[in-house]
Amino acid sequence: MSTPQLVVHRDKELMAQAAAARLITKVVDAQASRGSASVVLTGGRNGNGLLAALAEAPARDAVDWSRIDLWWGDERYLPEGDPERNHTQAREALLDAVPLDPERVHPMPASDGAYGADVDAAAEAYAAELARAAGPENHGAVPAFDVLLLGVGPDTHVASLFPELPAVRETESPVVGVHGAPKPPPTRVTLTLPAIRSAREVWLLAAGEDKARAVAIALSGAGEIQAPAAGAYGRSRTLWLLDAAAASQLPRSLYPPASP
Ligand SMILES: O=C1O[C@H](COP(=O)(O)O)[C@@H](O)[C@H](O)[C@H]1O
Repeated sequence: MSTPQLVVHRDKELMAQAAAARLITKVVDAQASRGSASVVLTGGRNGNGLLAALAEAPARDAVDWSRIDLWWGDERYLPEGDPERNHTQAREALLDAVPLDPERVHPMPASDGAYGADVDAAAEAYAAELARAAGPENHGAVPAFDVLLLGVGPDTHVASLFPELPAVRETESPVVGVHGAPKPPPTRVTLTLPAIRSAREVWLLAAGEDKARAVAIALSGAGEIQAPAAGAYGRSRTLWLLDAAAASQLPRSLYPPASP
């Protein structure tokens, strides 16, 4: 488990731009040292803000987009192309504008696909896809993700791991179906905490005053069942990327030096 590091930016625009620059550097470094990079995308306002900032960054051309594997941390279980799907939103923000290898883009299943209404079967299928991509050198049944992005919800949820729901208690499967999520839509697919923790780096994104309480709770010793964001960490790094509003309720002792 890596100890959380916090970086606080002036506002959400700067946070998105700085996170995008950080991600470009991380991907370029991974491609230089291992030949390719593996990134897990998040949905939500901050995740899409990062992707939109990346689309605008001139340095995006430093990335070899054909040598990147893209996975998702969660998905809203809706028909393909639905505007509320995280995959659709990521395509609009960035993915349609860069020359990805379609074989290396791994969206979670849609509700009008092979598994129909059976979200648990859809989750199993995604777990199988992850297992096929995991090499023997990887820890467990998922590939060694270089960076796993998570937007933090105002209720401390990350991916589709909501407080107290069964998915956040899952210790075996890397992917599960979610029924009855408090945020619409109620049916979702999500990576579990063990899968999230297998990533080399986990970056949690939170901007805006509506996230301030969640950030303070998750970083002040809350349990992961009550505050799922508290249980999200990477093997070598856990980075909380915040704006000043989201950091505003942090205890002074946690507030990083040299912050706005
Ligand atoms: O529904 C979701 O919400 C969270 C957070 O979204 P935000 O808009 O409050 O930033 C996101 O992390 C998750 O991927 C998504 O499915």
